[in-house]
Amino acid sequence: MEFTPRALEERARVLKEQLPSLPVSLAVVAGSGIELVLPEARKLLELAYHQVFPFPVHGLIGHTPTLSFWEVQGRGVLMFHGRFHLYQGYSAAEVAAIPRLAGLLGVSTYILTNAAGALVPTLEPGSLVVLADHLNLQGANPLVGEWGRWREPVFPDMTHAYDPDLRKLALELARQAGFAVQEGVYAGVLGPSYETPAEVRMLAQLGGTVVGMSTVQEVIAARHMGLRVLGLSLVTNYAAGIATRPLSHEEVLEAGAKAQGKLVKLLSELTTKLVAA
Ligand SMILES: O=P(O)(O)O[C@H]1O[C@H](CO)[C@@H](O)[C@H]1O
Ligand SMILES: Nc1nc2[nH]cnc2c(=O)[nH]1
Repeated sequence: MEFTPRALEERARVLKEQLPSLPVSLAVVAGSGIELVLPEARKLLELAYHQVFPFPVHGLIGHTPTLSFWEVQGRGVLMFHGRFHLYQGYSAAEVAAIPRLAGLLGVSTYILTNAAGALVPTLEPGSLVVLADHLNLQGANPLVGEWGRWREPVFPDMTHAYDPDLRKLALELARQAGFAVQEGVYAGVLGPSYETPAEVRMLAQLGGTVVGMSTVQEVIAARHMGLRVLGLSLVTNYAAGIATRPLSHEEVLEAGAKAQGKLVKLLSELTTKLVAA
């Protein structure tokens, strides 16, 4: 059955009745190998993705696909543990379901994290990149067809896709914590094969800083919903040709798990600041 805006709206209505009755302001999405928690907050609820999304959920590698609900200073924070990728066979509309659902549940700020490969040799694995922009090289857009007509604007502006104030705040907090961090451009490719070395050189020449197979569809849909977006890439590896050994998803998951403490700390501080604002 086709996944329609009506189906998502109906699911959001049902979820609103199930979720604790706190105003939600923030949603966070965890990337590959990244287990996110909010150490200073209370987790009030956890739902499996098949209870959350009105389409069949299958095979999310490196994720326990759940939505958790946290209380921070009397407000709700949604955490999506796992995302949908085009290369898994999900449609662009399904990939974009996370930010759209978050928006329907009342969220105004959407923070996404991802595991990504470094396109430049100066960006070491383990470091963080605050996304300033992206290249959508996935040959898809979540606004094609009826989802684009679902709400205004039909032609969303993407000049400030990644919110300038949130970028500044994230950079400041990461630097204060002593993390290696810089701003960069996310090159979003389809996957699931990793790049060839020639493709990595091309992506770097196009202006990419990191490369991954997610993020761009979500960001387009989030902006269409009017959400403020912050994107954080955890560099898990050097991209092909810069790396001295072959790439594997296991390595990505391992590196994600090793460095996730940084994201947990940064997100915890960001959440406290944003919820209080
Ligand atoms: O972007 P996330 O979901 O963090 O995952 C990244 O890691 C996987 C490849 O190892 C791809 O899915 C890529 O996009
Ligand atoms: N496409 C792509 N996705 C990734 N996710 C984590 N590392 C990589 C990478 O090197 N390339």
